[in-house]
Amino acid sequence: MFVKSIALQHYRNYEGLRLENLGDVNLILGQNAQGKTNLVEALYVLAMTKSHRTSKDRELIAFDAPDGAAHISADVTRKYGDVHLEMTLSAHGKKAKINGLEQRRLSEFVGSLNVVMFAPEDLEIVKGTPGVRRRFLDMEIGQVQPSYLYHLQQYQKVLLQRSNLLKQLWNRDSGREMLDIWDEQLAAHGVKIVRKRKEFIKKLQVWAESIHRGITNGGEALELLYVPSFGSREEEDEAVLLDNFMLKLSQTREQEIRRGMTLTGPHRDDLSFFINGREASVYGSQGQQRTTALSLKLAEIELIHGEIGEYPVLLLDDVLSELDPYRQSQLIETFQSKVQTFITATGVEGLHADKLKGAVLYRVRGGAIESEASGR
Ligand SMILES: Nc1ncnc2c1ncn2[C@@H]1O[C@H](COP(=O)(O)OP(=O)(O)OP(=O)(O)O)[C@@H](O)[C@H]1O
Repeated sequence: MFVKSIALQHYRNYEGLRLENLGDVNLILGQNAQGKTNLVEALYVLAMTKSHRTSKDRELIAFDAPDGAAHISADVTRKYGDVHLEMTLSAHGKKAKINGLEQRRLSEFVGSLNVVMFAPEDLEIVKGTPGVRRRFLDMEIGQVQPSYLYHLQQYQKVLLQRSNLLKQLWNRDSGREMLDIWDEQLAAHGVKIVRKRKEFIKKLQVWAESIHRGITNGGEALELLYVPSFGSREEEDEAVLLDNFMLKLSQTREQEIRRGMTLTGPHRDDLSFFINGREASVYGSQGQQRTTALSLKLAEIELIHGEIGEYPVLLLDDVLSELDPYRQSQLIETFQSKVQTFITATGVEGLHADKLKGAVLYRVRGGAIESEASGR
């Protein structure tokens, strides 16, 4: 897919911006704090309906937005035709339109534009907390499978109700029958989530393993493993998963009531990465962890292509100049000629100059952008 144009209004430090004739490779250059990340973030928000760096939508609205709202829109060419996507963020929530038609649910809008973002904070997917990895799984599966988002939302609702009930039950006996009802609903949505996550990881593993071998000249075998809070790692049969989940809930019920929280389910699961059989978060060097994150992102590009039949848009925020020349060329070769790419950097130093020939160059200063044809 290809983003032909993008327009922002009162988004972060952009009062108003319209970029037409975007290129296959778009190089966004500017000094610190000028609005480079804000621009690629806006594309990410249009794709995912959420920012990659904050969960607070109000931060995305310009401080002085007159109507208290931020607007993002883009014209996107997809294999089935062109679409005009619009998103409005305000204190009242988010609204999204496809070709002028407002979508009833945001989950139906997700997937209209597909992106893969690679940013410095992605290192946290490898070495950060399980919550970061769960978010990675949820965002990435959600953008290719809308039904995943549905189950996730339902699961979170039930989880909240169930946890509230658990807190009330520690000093009273009545109401336990209600817990049985929540258990069933929790497990029904929970197993769908776990099954889809396992499926996703299996597919991602195939790509990530071979990409990682390529980047490390065959020296490193990367393995992705799902770490479930119930049942076995490999189990994918829904009926068996359901039995496993219900069994674990019954076994831990007293403990859950004592602690007032749900201890089993996809909200407690994790994903781990192994390099040559050793856990990357524990034994991996900073460089190995960075390469693992890069392999994952490149694998995602291929996985999305496999799922939807077209390549997503790649957003490289401040990461290209961080990579050594070999990894840079691996990355550039992956996207060249098939993946539209947006690259942000403070300058051209450290960038693989000849590989970026033909890129459209944008200079960002204080929320304003000038474009120039690149001679690089
Ligand atoms: N809601 C907002 N309203 C107005 N300006 C904002 C808002 N949120 C952030 N900004 C401004 O956006 C600027 C930061 O932009 P951005 O994060 O895109 O920087 P950048 O060009 O990527 O810089 P760096 O190279 O340091 O990463 C800051 O000047 C910040 O004050």
